[in-house]
Amino acid sequence: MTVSSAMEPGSTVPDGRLLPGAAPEAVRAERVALRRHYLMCRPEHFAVTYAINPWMDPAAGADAARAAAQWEALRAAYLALGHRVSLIDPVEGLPDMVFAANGALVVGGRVYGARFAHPERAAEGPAYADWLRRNGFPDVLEAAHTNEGEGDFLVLDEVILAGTGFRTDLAAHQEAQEFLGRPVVTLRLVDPRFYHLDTALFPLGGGNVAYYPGAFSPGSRAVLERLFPDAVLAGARDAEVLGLNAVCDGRNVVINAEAAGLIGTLRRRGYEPVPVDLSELRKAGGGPKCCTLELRASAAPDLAAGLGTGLSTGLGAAAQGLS
Ligand SMILES: CN(C)C(=N)NCCC[C@H](N)C(=O)O
Repeated sequence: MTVSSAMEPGSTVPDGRLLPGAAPEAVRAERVALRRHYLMCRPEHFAVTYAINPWMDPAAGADAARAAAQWEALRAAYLALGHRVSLIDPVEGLPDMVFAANGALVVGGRVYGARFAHPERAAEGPAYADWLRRNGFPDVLEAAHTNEGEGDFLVLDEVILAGTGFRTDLAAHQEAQEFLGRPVVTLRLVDPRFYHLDTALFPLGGGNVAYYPGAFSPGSRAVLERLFPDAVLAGARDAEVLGLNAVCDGRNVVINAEAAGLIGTLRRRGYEPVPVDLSELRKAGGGPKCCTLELRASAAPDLAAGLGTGLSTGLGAAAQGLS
């Protein structure tokens, strides 16, 4: 669970496969980026019209055009990194639908459907489930328990980390474990600003994570220390700009640009930060990860191959811009 230093010669990717086409020497000093498939939703109907988290202020609103430009830049960053991005049509009347991460949890080709805590977002669950059914993911479980998809479930190689305390019910952790056949580790969130697990923690690949300890109960902090003694720890300043709401492909970390301290730490630890500005979407309580649902196919591969030779060299590398 603690692989996190630069990979050694002849290393395998986290699921045990040898990197395709990468010479062992080339692997030594590099972290490994694996090609991902993401689902995103254009913020066509984005607005702050209700308040269901402490970041939202309907009186202040948000600038829809600015949010759209920031979202386009996020999508462009994924494409430039060589990832695949699919799009779901936004639905009028669902201003938070841009936060695709909350729409479902997709692991090994199976879909654990979202059941939202707040009525304002309830219709998003079926909308995402329908899209997934029609686009190669027919095995969808309509959850019996409240859960907000990848907002509160984060997938590592061996386990799924699951948040509870504000949105996702404890019972959903059990339900997801039974359906997906992966061990689910419960973590309790205690600060309402960090109401989803993905506001306080993100997987780095190689079985390691970055997190903000202040968002967790004492018992959950102890669990995190035990599971991830080599974790990247973030401070309050970085957490307060949603710096933990980041997306890592094993090497590149797409992260809010204001999280300067965390960006520096990640760079020192051998990752390649890709800063983005999502300040307008933050007015609804979201960041890069919230806008991004990972689609993990059944057979192979979360990513049959690495990027290019198996190693990404950062923005601009292996840009393929698929669908
Ligand atoms: C960063 N997070 C937590 C996300 N994954 N989603 C953002 C959801 C924002 C929405 N207004 C809400 O409060 O549900």
